[in-house]
Amino acid sequence: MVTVPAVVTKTVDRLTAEFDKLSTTQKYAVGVAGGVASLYLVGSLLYKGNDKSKPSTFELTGGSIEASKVKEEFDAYADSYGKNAGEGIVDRSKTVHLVDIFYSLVTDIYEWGWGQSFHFSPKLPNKDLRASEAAHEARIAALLRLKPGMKALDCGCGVGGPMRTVASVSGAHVTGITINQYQVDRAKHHNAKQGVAPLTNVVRGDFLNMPFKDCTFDGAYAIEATCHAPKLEGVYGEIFRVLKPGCYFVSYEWVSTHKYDPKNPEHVRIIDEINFGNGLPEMRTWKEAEDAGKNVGFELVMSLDLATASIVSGPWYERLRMGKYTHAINHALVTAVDAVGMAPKGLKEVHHMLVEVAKSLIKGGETGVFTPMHLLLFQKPEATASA
Ligand SMILES: C=C(CC[C@@H](C)[C@H]1CC[C@H]2C3=CC[C@H]4[C@H](C)[C@@H](O)CC[C@]4(C)[C@H]3CC[C@]12C)C(C)C
Ligand SMILES: C[S@@+](CC[C@H](N)C(=O)[O-])C[C@H]1O[C@@H](n2cnc3c(N)ncnc32)[C@H](O)[C@@H]1O
Repeated sequence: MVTVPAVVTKTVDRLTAEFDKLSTTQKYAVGVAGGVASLYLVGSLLYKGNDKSKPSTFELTGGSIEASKVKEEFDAYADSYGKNAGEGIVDRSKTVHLVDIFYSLVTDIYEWGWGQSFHFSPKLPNKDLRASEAAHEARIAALLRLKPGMKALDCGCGVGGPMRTVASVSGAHVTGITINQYQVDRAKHHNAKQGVAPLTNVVRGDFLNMPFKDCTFDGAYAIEATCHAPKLEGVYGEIFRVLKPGCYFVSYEWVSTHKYDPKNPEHVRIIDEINFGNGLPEMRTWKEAEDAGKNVGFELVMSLDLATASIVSGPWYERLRMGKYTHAINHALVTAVDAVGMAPKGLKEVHHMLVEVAKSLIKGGETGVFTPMHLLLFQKPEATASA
């Protein structure tokens, strides 16, 4: 037998008594409001918007992780972060595996609540979010001077939102690499559906040890992805190896800015929270990122924080700030689906982590201690020993 807690029965009795006191018109209004709220809830659970490829609330999965293992994998992920300030992932040798787990846990939620491009963008005047996002991606094709017949590498390609823009605006062929098999499947599905398959390829692999021959690509880029590497030199060195001499590599890096003070506990806390909610082993400074590129042999062509480069673009974190009520509604939806046993156990906790990290990212943006878009443009010299 199910025992209903006293607090619930008391609340129901009180509400019924209050409802009885209402006039017929008021009762009618309450009925209509209740009906509209229920329709809104059911609609939100099923709604996919214009994008029919996007999962509905009922379709959220744990990516490549079996539904029964989601909770256990999330707990293991959470436990891998140290409790000390500034510690990040304690055992850095496990980073790549943990990042793979992280993306199985979040990929459906990202597509459901954000879209197919897993990055931020400055909001351009008189342009909506999608146009601003596409412009941020198209800048890459321009900086790499891509054109038809060329081969580009998308290092950490997610489900391929940027790859589809870069290939379609430039006509170049783009190969994406991601550590997560579920993302490979999603990216291929979208590429085929959007008619971009002939200009793209997606492979599962570790960007620290890529399955490509030396000097394969005419250009390479990484959008908000190399921050996951246990050591930046590891991934930059691999990109250097697979690029042809004279070609360019551009990255939008997640870094702490010159405003970050490692002695300020509030700054350290914000960065720790960002690391935890985004699968980062640690946060690098913009200077460390510049140096990592130079250390592997690149020449630095441009270094610029796009978050502050323009005084007319809107802040990258505005989309998160505007979405904070949606995040709360989304959490109610995920909680509801979890309660009726239609979401993998543990997905509610993953969603909670994202609700929290959204707040930390906003704090990182408002204080200016963090940027997800420090642009670094590197060139592989024409003549190198390994070329
Ligand atoms: C580059 C990375 C990912 C950047 C962003 C794409 C994601 C960072 C935080 C994510 C989100 C936060 C809140 C979620 C919300 C609670 C949920 O209901 C819907 C999805 C979110 C909006 C989600 C979407 C993607 C992010 C903005 C990292 C990982 C290096
Ligand atoms: C935040 S997502 C960005 C995805 C994509 N660049 C975009 O903007 O939509 C980071 C990506 O880096 C990939 N990644 C992280 N570590 C990786 C590794 N060691 N090898 C390959 N891909 C990795 C993740 O799988 C994910 O696809």
